[in-house]
Amino acid sequence: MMQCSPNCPLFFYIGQLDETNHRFKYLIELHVSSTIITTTAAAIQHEYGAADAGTCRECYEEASETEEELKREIEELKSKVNFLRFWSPVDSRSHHYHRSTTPCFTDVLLVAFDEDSGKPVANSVPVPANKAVLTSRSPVFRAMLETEMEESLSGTIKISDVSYDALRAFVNYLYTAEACLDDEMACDLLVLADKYEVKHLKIYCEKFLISKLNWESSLLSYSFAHQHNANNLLDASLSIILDNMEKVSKREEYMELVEKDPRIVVEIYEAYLSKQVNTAAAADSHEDKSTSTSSPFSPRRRQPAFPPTRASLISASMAIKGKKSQKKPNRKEIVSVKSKKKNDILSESDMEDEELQQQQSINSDEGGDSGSELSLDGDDTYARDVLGGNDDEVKGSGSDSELDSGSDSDRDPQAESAAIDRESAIVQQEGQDELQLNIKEQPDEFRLPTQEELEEEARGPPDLTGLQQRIKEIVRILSNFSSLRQEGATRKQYIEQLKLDLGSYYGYNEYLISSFVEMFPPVELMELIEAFEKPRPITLRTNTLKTRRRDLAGVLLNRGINLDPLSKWSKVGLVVYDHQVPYGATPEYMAGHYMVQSASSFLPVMALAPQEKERIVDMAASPGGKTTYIAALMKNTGIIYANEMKEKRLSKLTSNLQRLGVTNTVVCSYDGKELPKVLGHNTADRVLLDAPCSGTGVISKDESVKTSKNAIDVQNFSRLQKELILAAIDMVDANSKSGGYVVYSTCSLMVVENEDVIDYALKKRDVKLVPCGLDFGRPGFVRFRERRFHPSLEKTRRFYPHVHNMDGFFVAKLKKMSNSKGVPGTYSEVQEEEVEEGSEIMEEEIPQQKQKKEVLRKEKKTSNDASLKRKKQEEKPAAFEKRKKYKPPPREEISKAREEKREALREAKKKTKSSIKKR
Ligand SMILES: C[S@@+](CC[C@H](N)C(=O)[O-])C[C@H]1O[C@@H](n2cnc3c(N)ncnc32)[C@H](O)[C@@H]1O
Repeated sequence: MMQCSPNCPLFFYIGQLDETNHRFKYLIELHVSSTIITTTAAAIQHEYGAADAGTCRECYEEASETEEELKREIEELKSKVNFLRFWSPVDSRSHHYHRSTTPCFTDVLLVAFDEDSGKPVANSVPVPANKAVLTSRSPVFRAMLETEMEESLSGTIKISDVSYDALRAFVNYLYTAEACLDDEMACDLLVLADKYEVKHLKIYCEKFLISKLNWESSLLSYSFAHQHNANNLLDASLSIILDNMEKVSKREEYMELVEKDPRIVVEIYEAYLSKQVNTAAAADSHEDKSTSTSSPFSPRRRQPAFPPTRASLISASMAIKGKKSQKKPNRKEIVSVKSKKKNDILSESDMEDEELQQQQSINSDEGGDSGSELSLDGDDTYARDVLGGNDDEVKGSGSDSELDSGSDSDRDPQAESAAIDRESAIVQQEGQDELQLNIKEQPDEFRLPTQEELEEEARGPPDLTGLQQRIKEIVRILSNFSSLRQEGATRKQYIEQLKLDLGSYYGYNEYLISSFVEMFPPVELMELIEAFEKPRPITLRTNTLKTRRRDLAGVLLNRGINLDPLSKWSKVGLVVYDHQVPYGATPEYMAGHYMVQSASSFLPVMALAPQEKERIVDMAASPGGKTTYIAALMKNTGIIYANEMKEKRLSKLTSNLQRLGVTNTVVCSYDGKELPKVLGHNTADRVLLDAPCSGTGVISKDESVKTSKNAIDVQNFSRLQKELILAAIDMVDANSKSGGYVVYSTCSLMVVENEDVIDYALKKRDVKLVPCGLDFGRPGFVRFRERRFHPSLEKTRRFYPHVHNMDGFFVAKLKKMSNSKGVPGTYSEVQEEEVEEGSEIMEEEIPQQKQKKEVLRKEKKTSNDASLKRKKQEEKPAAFEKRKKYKPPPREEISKAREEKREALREAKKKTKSSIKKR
């Protein structure tokens, strides 16, 4: 049976519906309404034109059917359509009228139910459906219908808070995986999708709503998303809110939200603050590089466009306390805002929801003024904000009293009962107490713990909340050190404390945390570490030797694996959102239609860009994710040597090659360093060296790395990698017509395993770096602390979990320039001048590290001197030109400047001494 993609208008899928319940052996799913199918089916009978055939033609061609077979199939299809029309829920209104006269195979009714009246929604009729379909689409329906619940006994499911049209559209979606959306329908269906856990529909609606988002609707969308756990919509709305905070905070809905759902306001504000801090930190690190003293992010400049006043926060805090069962804005409100009919919002929601109406009136009576105060107070200085404020300000600020007096004076004594007064007084008191408590608990000025305090801490169990708070504070201070630091405290002290705290809180060893601290500014460091705490998205790579991505996606979606194309940069990747079946055990997986493979590991193969009929070596191949991708790109032509040194890892490699139908690969097992002897020098068109490494980019997958890798391990990996890369280069034929490339990659973030290895190869062989052909990723380091690498290292690419939402990865692509071994003519040496200053956040180094580096430095200097001498004789004029560009100031100048400084110091000392003597 032909099986088309879900995008295909003729899509239908025949499969076993419910393995546990064999009432229906097969279910024919109509992808579109029966009318459309009939029309399409008729259209199919004509000759396929290039313009209108589209997917059907491809599906048709793929199935390699003859015209006769197709016609027969169309006839069959037509008869199925006629058959299905009898019971199609899509046509339920007319179906309902004929219900008594036509056969009906449905076994459950869905009723749009009005909870208030206890009756079905006016002008609605029950929508018939099949239990089997509902249970296969929704775990909630499954629970209802497969257990002895009222719904399964009565065969009727009452669905409240839904319009009849939305219910029909919902059922239609369950059958066809299609929905025709407008703003309102998207909201309605999202509510239902959330309630009945139809995840793909929810994502679909979210995508639609996100596409319609604008700053005016962002707040209500955010609130709506909150209510219905729509995380994608939530993120998108929040991002728009944050970009338009000033305008958004002046909107009526904002004021209402402060009253109705202050938690949301607090959440938005927290996100806003965090964004401010991040922006400031980024700007600070940029600023630090210049000598300017006036920072645009001094506390004054950092004042947010919309600082919530103490009054608003107290009001929010009290509202949180006092909130009973206030309803959040509903979908109708969002729709109204989208149509920019602000006035309609209230009336519509008022009409719709009495409870909300009452609540709003109470709120406007009690807190109306606080709402307007909030906007007036928008001009308050940041010092009045909760972050910059102090106890005195809290007590003395007019906000509290204004709030109270404002609300009192506005109250209508007739309207409020004494009970409400009492309750409100208690709530206010509680709110104030809580605020005071919080203020007392949080000292205004952060100070580093003393040695005694640290010892005391070490005696007790770890105080995670305290640690977290201290980490935040240190990061904040380091991001604007000159303004925020504690008097007399050095940056090094903060860094040392930060390392200790990060180590204890996140469980890293000292070496690893120090390495990351050296690599990233504080705010980014936190982002990286936090990103390591979360898993990366699950990604699949379509095996194009066996299937096409859209076909695979269609099949997997039908199996309950929610997915989407991975990204613009990959034509074969899919990202899995969630799955009701194990994605590593589907029939398609077994049949080798895809590989479960992290997004980052696509990149080296894309950089390698293997061509058909080439001779390619994959030096470290198991488990074969990259080998099988190379084979697919080569369409199983040419030859791949897939090498894996460790014997016990060979079976995984071979079984993957077999599963994915790879036939152009020879598996071998040698130490990669020996491979040139085995496979020959200058014989391969391309070599991939996906090197064994410390794995410091994949901590989210393997937490043990946090503690298991130390400086010695990393140095050992670096040594091995350097040997392997030379072997890789030696195998490549510089005269290859199509290739001559080596791609080097690691899943490590360590500079010694990445830039250092490439720099070494550039010095040892006649190779040059070329662009990786990946239009994203950060350039590799050209300088790192005291190290200086060849300027072309900027062509390498670094990928980070917190930036690219994929595992940490490094990719470099080298072109072999000549087959002559030995010293390259193209390496333009950049002197590895020692730098006086440390990294941005390290002022001084711990003695141990200093010592180690001193040894390394000496070693390096000796080898560099020798290699420099050699290269000086060989360098071509062009390379010399380049070198000039990057040359630091001459040593003479530096020593002269130093000498002058020393002289000045001596003079100053002399003067001081003589003045002391005089006294
Ligand atoms: C990063 S993994 C390779 C992953 C693989 N390229 C993939 O995409 O599925 C590195 C592999 O190198 C192997 N290996 C370690 N030392 C080696 C050596 N000296 N020569 C060749 N392979 C080695 C390890 O056993 C490991 O399987």
